[in-house]
Amino acid sequence: MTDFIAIDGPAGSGKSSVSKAVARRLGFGYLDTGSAYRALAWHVLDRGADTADADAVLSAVAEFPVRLGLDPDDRTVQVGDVDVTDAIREPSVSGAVSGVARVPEVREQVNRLFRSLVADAPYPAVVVEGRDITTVVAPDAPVRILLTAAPEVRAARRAGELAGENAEAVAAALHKRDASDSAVVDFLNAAEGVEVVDSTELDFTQTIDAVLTVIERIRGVHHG
Ligand SMILES: Nc1ncnc2c1ncn2[C@@H]1O[C@H](COP(=O)(O)OP(=O)(O)O)[C@@H](O)[C@H]1O
Ligand SMILES: Nc1ccn([C@@H]2O[C@H](COP(=O)(O)OP(=O)(O)O)[C@@H](O)[C@H]2O)c(=O)n1
Repeated sequence: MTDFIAIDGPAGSGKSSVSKAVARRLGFGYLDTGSAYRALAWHVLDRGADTADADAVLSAVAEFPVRLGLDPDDRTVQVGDVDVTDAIREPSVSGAVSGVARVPEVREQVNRLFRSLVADAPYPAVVVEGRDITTVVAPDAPVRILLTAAPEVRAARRAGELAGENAEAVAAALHKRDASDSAVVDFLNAAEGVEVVDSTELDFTQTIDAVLTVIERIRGVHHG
């Protein structure tokens, strides 16, 4: 059985970049669950529908041929034959994604996909990151981590990635998305048994090491 290494946290806390680096280091797979929600939001918008309309979202998810891989060095996401890897990071998709994520049937469908991808994975473990992995998708995972950072630090990191976008607008959009998302699942407080890694005062390498240390302690593997 492939193990889940479950990592949750708010936007810009470092989940994707840190999880990917940890997976590479340990020879594990990597699953970015947010990319499935983003791909669905892209799909709804591509159909000319409104992501705030739950019925439109439900009809889009009924025909949602998403393709996600587990290779930490390949973050390609496809919907049917369309490569949406870059399009799903656009502010228009970020602004719409919370609408699809709050529909319970959507969550159930993508969670089934995540569990089957991990079950069939050609890796001893998969680092799975998102918002509800430690609590809903894999509450029995041997390793469960909440990766946090202060809101202003997260906003600055995300603004640094979106060069050309106005930093204040990026921060406002990120906080708005966190507020909508946290009404659906709680990823700001650690559930019982979940380890907190706060990266506010840590640089990228120190954050990777902090996560590796938690995994090492629980799984007894050593990263040297
Ligand atoms: N501890 C850290 N210190 C500085 N920058 C970081 C740290 N962790 C992540 N980053 C950077 O912050 C940005 C946001 O990280 P990302 O992994 O996309 O977060 P999330 O997936 O939680 O939204 C990326 O550019 C990443 O390289
Ligand atoms: N497990 C998850 C992962 C993402 N999501 C949703 O998907 C969106 C995009 O997630 P993401 O992880 O790509 O976002 P960032 O943290 O990278 O900005 C979030 O804003 C949530 O609305 C979710 O509801 N549950």
